[in-house]
Amino acid sequence: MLVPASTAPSATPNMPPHKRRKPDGKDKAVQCNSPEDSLSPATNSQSSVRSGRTRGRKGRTSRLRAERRIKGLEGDSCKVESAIIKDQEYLDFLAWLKNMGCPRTKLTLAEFSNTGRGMMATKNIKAGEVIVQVPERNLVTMKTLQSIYGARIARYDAFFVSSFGKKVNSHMIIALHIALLVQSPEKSGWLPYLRLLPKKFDTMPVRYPPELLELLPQNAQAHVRKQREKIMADYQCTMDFLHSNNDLLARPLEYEEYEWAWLVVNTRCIYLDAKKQVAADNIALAPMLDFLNHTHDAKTEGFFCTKTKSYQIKTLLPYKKGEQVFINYGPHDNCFILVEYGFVTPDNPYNYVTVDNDFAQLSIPGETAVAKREKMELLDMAGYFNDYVLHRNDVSFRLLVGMRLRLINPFHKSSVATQMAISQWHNVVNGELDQISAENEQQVPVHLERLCDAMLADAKRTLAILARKKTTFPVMHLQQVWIEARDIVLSIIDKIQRKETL
Ligand SMILES: C[S@@+](CC[C@H](N)C(=O)[O-])C[C@H]1O[C@@H](n2cnc3c(N)ncnc32)[C@H](O)[C@@H]1O
Repeated sequence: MLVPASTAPSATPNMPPHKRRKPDGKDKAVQCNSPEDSLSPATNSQSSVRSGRTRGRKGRTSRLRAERRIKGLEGDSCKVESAIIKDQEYLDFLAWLKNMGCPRTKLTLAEFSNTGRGMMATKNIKAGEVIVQVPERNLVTMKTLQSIYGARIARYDAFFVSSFGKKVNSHMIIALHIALLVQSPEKSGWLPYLRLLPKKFDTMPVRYPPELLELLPQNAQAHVRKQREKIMADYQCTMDFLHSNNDLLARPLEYEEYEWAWLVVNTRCIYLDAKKQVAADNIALAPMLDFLNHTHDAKTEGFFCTKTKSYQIKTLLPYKKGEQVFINYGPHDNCFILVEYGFVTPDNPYNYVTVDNDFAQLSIPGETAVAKREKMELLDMAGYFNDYVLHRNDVSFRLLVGMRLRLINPFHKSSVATQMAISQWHNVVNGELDQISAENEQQVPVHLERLCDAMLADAKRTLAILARKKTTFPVMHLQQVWIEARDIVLSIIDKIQRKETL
């Protein structure tokens, strides 16, 4: 879901300064002829890897340069290229919007070399201006769908509440609605919008082939598994619903069709109330607004205006004519953005590395298997099991908590000395004590560095595998997240070696 709220600190729209090339390696701005062409959400990383053919056998300088490009760090001299999209499909969409009562905007659809298709300012836009207004009748929400499907949804909702104790989720119903519109596009009245929707979602990890999926960081793999389970569960419920509402279908609804519609909702819907980030009755598909791309430093406000009866986005930053206008989907790291939206952004300040597996696998001298299991149980009971992360400049408190406990050795739960150490550990966790013991505290950075070394080896191994793969957008996205992970780990190792406070 997109959260067009003002979350970002900086006042500069993100215009990463270099080119993307299409996967065929052609070095020119991409002309968008069809939604399929425009579908490949790209980071500015993409050109370089294409053209740079980043391989292990390249020299160090060339490899580092390619990596700098992947991360969006290279070449302030390289301008973002853009091409306005004015094909018949877009003109039909504009006519459709006008018909639906959408006011004209200072935005037009364009293809950008750094992000793929997005919205360009056709005139200068001042800070505080409303950039998009979507009339209520053009929003696809649970409320509007109730007026279309009425009693059908109410009946199913009642069945759902009685069977599962919860209401039908709006993500599932909006996805079904989109899938039904696509089955009979001419009849739907929404054809001009439907024609502009992405044709496929191949850059979404949930669509990755297994050999790429296993190259995602562990936490992202878990995120994808949950997403897949959710899509499958929603498909099952949808099939249940259709069982008694078969007349809605023009043909049987295949899983792939439903998955596509579900991903349309996932990547394009907004929360009407950004403070209430739960889907129930709070999400909406808002044609036109959903062509705005994300950057972490966009500052916007999204709200429903009761006077104009429309959902509006106000930018708090100015834009110059010709620039891409962005919204901010929320304060997310690149792994999250990749799994939820299928792209990554350069210089994302929210990036972090999860080291749960490395923590579990870390061997501590003198720690028996029984002691390790008991410590994990203790961590679980205290609410500190897993979610151990490294940021660029620090490690999470949870990881320090876990490491201090792991470093209580010898550890015999029945012994008085161990019980005393555990009680001191609790006091450190609660902030009543600074350390369990001087020795325990000294050991923390030593073993954190060992953990970082393991993570670093993981990152290097995965990058080496990726460097041997054919360059595609998913491969480049994976390269970027692993380079970022590696660099975060390196910066923590550096801090440890400089004996800085973590
Ligand atoms: C709400 S849509 C935005 C419009 C979309 N680019 C289009 O052409 O229809 C969200 C999708 O846009 C793409 N996207 C958004 N922000 C992006 C960015 N900064 N870089 C690359 N792709 C981006 C991703 O594919 C994402 O799933």
